[in-house]
Amino acid sequence: MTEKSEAVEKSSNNTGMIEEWLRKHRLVYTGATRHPFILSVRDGSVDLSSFKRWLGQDYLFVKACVPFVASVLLKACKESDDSSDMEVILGGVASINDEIAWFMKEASKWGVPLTSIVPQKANLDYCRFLESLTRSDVEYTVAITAFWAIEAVYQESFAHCLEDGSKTPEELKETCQRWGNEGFSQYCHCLRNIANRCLQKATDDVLSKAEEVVLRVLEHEVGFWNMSRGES
Ligand SMILES: Cc1ncc(CNC=O)c(N)n1
Repeated sequence: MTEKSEAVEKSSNNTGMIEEWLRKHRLVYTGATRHPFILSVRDGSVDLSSFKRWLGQDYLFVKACVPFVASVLLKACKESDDSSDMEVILGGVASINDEIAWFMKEASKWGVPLTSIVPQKANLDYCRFLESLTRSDVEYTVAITAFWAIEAVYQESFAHCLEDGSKTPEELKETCQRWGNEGFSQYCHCLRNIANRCLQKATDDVLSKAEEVVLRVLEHEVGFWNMSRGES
């Protein structure tokens, strides 16, 4: 078995803390991954002005993710006992780098002027939350769990728009592919695997902080979709 398929394989056991939380908070999770914005992409009824608003705001969000992901990488260097975490997180850095370039290309395709976008409240709130997680007193376990949740919501949401029976408009399929593709799904599984391993060794105090952070991420994701629909 190759190293990569082994990492994917390891993550397929369904007994970790993350799976337990997903069961416990199923409705909240579904609220973030099956939001009306995503359902409207999936059934083709999405309002293009909403899509463009999402595109511009998400470009700003992804740029704000860079220091957060860098802080997760730094914590992994200092606190992780498994050197393969670094490879997975570096993969995340690479994917954010590609995303920023993709947003610029996509924005020009849709005529969205990226230089004049003003971040809206839900976006600012989410970015401020990310910034709070970069602090050095936030444990690696808490930060990597948040990172998993952030990536998993996009993966699950956009993959849903590509499933059989979806009526996603042709011109939006590339966007859905960006986060809905198999490689991104495997990367999210690797993040979940890392988070589960850390959570297994965590104290009750860190466990409750990590659970709280997952719920906050899900709330911010719902706020972000709402904002994209022009509802905030
Ligand atoms: C609001 C939001 N949440 C998660 C992601 C996916 N992670 C990085 O790209 C994203 N682009 N935007």
